[in-house]
Amino acid sequence: MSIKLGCIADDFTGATDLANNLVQAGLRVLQAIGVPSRPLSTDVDAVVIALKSRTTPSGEAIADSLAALQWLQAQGARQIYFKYCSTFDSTEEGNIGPVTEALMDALDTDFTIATPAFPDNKRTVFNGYLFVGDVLLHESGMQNHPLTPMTDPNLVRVMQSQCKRKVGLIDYSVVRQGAPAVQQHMNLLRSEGVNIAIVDALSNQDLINIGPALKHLPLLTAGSGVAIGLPQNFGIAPSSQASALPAPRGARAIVSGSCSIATNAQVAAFIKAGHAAFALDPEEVAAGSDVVGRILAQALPLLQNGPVLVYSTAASAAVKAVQARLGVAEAGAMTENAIASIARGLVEGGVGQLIVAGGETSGACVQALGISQLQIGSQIDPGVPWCHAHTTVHGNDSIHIALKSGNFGTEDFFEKAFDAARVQESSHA
Ligand SMILES: Nc1ncnc2c1ncn2[C@@H]1O[C@H](COP(=O)(O)OP(=O)(O)O)[C@@H](O)[C@H]1O
Ligand SMILES: O=C(O)[C@@H](O)C(=O)COP(=O)(O)O
Repeated sequence: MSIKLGCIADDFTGATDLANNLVQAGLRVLQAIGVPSRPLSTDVDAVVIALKSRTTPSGEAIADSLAALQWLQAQGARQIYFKYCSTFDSTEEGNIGPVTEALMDALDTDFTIATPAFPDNKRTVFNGYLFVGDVLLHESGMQNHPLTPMTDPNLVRVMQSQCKRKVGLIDYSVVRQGAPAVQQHMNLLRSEGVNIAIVDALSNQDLINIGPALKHLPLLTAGSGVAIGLPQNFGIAPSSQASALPAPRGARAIVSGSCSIATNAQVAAFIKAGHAAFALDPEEVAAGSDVVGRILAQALPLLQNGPVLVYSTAASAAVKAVQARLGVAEAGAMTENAIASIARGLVEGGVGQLIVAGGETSGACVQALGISQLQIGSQIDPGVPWCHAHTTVHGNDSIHIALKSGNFGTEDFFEKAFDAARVQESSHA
């Protein structure tokens, strides 16, 4: 069994986002949580390995990514895709640059591209500047991200600050001419000693147009958008046929550790609609009180009445105050662990349809639930599909789970997601 595309994603929501785009583009995809311990036993076109390497020390991120690469190569992957965030989330150290360069070394390649463009979610790149909706990255709210504040929208500058190799640009005047011009420009950049090129893209059509120019690159680095231009290179025709998941069952819950503007609005809308909701205060967790036990004791009896939300989601001023008192990494890890324990407790208590909001938060929750693989189902909003997974939770060994990236989804995302699951439930009845 040999795969066409081997993908390494730096977080778990990002991995389902990429898997979703590949499925939409017609590929058969398996999503693994961490590097699988065994060779592949299903016939698929692509494997996406989800790592939790976006904010770890770069040495750790490199080691994890190289282990993923080795496994993907052993499964015959013809091309490697390093997936990072469409808002280019990185710490000062990286990890986008250091991981890209380690993969280039391991693959012995002197050229790759870098583009987070994801037009379906309004992430576009023009003259190397990243826009989120109508504004530049550093005005989009991402400047206040709890772990990866993004203060510079110029991707050539950001990537160069993380890389030893020379970073250049394939700008829109080239991209709009299509694959042959992109190919020619890559050769020009190569001859000028550039090894990594940021690529402009404003629309899905741009990404589809540049696809053929990427065919022979051993390594691609990108958000999930570039995926839509790749199936043609493997002789696969686009088909938006996601595989049918088993019928959803069990109670419904949401856990949210994302503090993005989008998630804040989604949490507020869900509470306003009158659903049960419990706020988790990181400072209470830090003070040693049994916040997890208390919230579970209050939330579990309410599940029979409808979906329940548990959230640490807060506005940026509140997050900064907590971080000032507890430390950035400590506040993050402590909150993630508490939410992950709550997710496990909810699933033990009968939740079979779980939404997790936040990338790092999803990593912690998926690990706490003992999930090792995800089957990708239909898309709820761009970048977020329902998935099905086996868990190690006693009494609830399989669940439906949606990993919502912080900035994705409309304001009514939570209700919309459960409505979509309800439609699936009735179509199985
Ligand atoms: N109230 C809070 N105060 C401080 N940190 C928080 C709070 N709520 C969540 N966090 C942390 O903020 C980070 C949010 O990151 P993540 O889950 O990746 O969300 P997003 O997808 O929006 O980036 C996590 O580490 C989470 O534990
Ligand atoms: O590319 C994206 O924007 C997402 O797939 C992603 O990686 C989001 O990360 P979080 O915002 O941390 O969930």
